[in-house]
Amino acid sequence: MDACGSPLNRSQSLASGLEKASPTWKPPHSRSSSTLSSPHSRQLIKDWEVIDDLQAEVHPGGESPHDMTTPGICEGYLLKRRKWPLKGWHKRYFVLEAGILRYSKSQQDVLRGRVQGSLDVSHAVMAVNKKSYRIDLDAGDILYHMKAKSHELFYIWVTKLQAHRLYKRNEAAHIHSGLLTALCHCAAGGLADRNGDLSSAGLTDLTVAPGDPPSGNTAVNKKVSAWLQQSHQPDACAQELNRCHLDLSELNRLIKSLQTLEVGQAFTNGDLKRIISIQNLSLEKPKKSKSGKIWGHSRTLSRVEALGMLSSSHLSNSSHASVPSIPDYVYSQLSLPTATLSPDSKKIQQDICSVSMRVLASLKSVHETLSQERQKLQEAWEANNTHQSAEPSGVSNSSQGPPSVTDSAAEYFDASDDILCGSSSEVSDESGLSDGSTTNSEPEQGHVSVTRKYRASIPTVPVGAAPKSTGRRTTLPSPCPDNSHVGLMAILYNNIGKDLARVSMPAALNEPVNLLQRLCEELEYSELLDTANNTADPYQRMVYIAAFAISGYASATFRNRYKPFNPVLGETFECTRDGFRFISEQVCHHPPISACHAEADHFAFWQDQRWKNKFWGKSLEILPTGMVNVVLTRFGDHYEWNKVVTCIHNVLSQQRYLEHYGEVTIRNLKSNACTCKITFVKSRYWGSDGNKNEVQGTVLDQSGSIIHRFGGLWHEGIFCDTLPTPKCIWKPNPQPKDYLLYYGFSTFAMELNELTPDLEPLLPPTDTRLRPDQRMLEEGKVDETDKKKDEIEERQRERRKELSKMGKDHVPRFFKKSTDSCGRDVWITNETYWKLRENPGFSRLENPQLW
Ligand SMILES: CC(C)CCC[C@@H](C)[C@H]1CC[C@H]2[C@@H]3CC=C4C[C@@H](O)CC[C@]4(C)[C@H]3CC[C@]12C
Repeated sequence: MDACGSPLNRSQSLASGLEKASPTWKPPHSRSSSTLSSPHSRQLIKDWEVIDDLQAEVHPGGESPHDMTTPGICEGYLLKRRKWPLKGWHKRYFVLEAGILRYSKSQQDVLRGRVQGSLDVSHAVMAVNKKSYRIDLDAGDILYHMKAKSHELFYIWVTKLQAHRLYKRNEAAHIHSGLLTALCHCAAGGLADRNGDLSSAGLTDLTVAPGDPPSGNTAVNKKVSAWLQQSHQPDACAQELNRCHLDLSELNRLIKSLQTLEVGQAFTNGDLKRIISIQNLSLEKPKKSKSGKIWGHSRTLSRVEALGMLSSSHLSNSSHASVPSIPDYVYSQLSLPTATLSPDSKKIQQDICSVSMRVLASLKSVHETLSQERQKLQEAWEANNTHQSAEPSGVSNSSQGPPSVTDSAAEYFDASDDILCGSSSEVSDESGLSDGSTTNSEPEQGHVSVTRKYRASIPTVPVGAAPKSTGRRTTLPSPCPDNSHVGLMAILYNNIGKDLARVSMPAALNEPVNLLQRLCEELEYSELLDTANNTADPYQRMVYIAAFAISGYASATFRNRYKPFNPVLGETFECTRDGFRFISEQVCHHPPISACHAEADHFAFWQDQRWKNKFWGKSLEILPTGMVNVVLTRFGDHYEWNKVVTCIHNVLSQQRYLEHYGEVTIRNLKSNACTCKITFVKSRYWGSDGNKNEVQGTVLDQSGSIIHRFGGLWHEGIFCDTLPTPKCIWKPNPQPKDYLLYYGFSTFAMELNELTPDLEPLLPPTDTRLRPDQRMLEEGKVDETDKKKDEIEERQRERRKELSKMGKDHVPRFFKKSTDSCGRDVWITNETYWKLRENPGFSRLENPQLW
């Protein structure tokens, strides 16, 4: 997997990059400092440098003249890392124009306007490796890994990319100041003037007065204008936008007065240091707290600096460098503490805040209206399309036997035959990352079409009724804390290369379930395994197993703001419900491994969860390495599958969201009659939900022919069209009321940490439900949680020290090490938990005291 370099460590190695700077070329603005590299980072990766050229020409207040000359277009072939096979590269034609990097398969495709992906280079973290001619761009949503063929090409591209990044940045600044100026004029000129401005900009054409005749005479035009006439929403939108306009002028005025008040008081380095320390970024080696813990661990800000985040001149006492030259993402983490402001400024700031909220509310309402209108249009368009198209090919296909391998899933679901997708033979069998392209040799339109069909099918399919009431709690004792103020940058950058599971974070970032409990969440839809066990046909059975494998990812939908607690070594969790009983245990600390086992009448389920992290600057990828296992009682089938990559996009900002991508292969170790491939499609376009969260799968027979196809969205449901009765085979349960106030938990998740009186005496004291810090967080006592968590972690460290003094290894209590059919190390149950629980009962046994 790491053949192509280690992104996490890439950032760490900036300093070493400089030390070994090639005499031939050094990026002009690369941030690197020879004093800052640790021997560790030097060892881990060499040669990667993060380019922070963006700060070079960003001038405070926009006074300095920006060079607004558009840099020349740069185009040509580069190698681009393939999506799934991390190893492979393919040749792609790239065009860099006006700060936007686009790519296509070939130059001809560019001419035909067939673009496969595009990225705004000014928004990306850019890292280069001059030895291997590699250029990585991480824009948070999109990640490109590119490679030039020669040193010359590499040099040209890097130089051009830098020029375009600066250009785009300056352009944005220019537009921004232009907008402000325009707003000033607007405020002076009043509403009438503004309308004049709009019409002179040609915008009046967009509004159709109720009595006006439609501008064109085609049927479509008539429909659209009829629709526009019916719809009063656009008017409301226009009004809302006018309001917004006024508010923006007001904002502009407020900002100006704030600037006047604070003139000459731009941040000094002293301010910056203060802000940084408030945000838990440390400038000096932090002193150890009593418990020995420091948020973000004991690295220094100079590490961040070494990562290209801050230049040393910003921090040196002699320099008066001002904040605006610090890259945006640092700003986003560093907000001016109100304590340093004068009362007048404070008042203005509050006003700014409330006007901003109004603007936000207006824009939200406009957005909502427009989304509704778009939906209406889309429905109208779809209705039109369905009307015109022939019978869905899926229906005819299934009556004529299984579809052929070369049919793409998209074609299958889509009636139109002009949509072409790559054959599934092009789909690699490796999961991995991670660029703007998609899997099946970058299929086009078709994916969106599958999703639409799936969505259209949902209302007619009566599945996914509200979960049966379990008589258990449906909410938590206390709502989740707001954690938007916690500076994540320092924590993440200071823990680069570490497993996220081992990084201790402030309690405000935690959710009151831990990773052992999250493992149990993968069983929320275990009824799919019951159905599989009751399905005689092996291919159909596989469809249900696949649906189960996908359903395990659904809980991630609303869960990107908080991190599960890290279990301590030896911590356990049990859960009995819906006919299964589940146990999990933290079996290893380094690397962290959580093992679990569930058994029911119809199935057994087990896995040990471990993963690697890759941090690319804006996104964090989680690459699980363990396999999931299911055995069905009736048939003795033993299914085994891998997990896909989970990416936390924009991990440092509040725009964070999760995406799963990669390919899952399900094998039945008892028989090779049938296998299943599931692709979690990587979303192609930023902000578009066209193919967001899309999943496609096929069940193949021994000869590789496709027997079943299914598709849908991992957060919304899966539809299988090739079953005797085409149907929705899985749909997530509806979320409980006010779920956003409660960490985005599902009803299932709410119940996990519930401690009922009947259960308490039966649990071993190592059970997560008895863990005091997690309980405190659940009750909303965040500060107390922090203290308790410190204590528990410290106790764990002490136990480890003692063990290693005695030269002993930790021995898990309920799991044992074994090897699977492929010779991989796995942790499986030692079958003692439930026996001991029953007899003599944990209260009569000697148990480890973990807290
Ligand atoms: C910095 C903090 C606040 C960001 C939040 C991090 C959260 C979203 C991260 C931390 C650990 C992550 C989990 C780690 C491991 C897995 C197993 C994988 O097979 C599915 C995703 C899943 C379940 C991850 C989901 C996202 C996750 C919960």
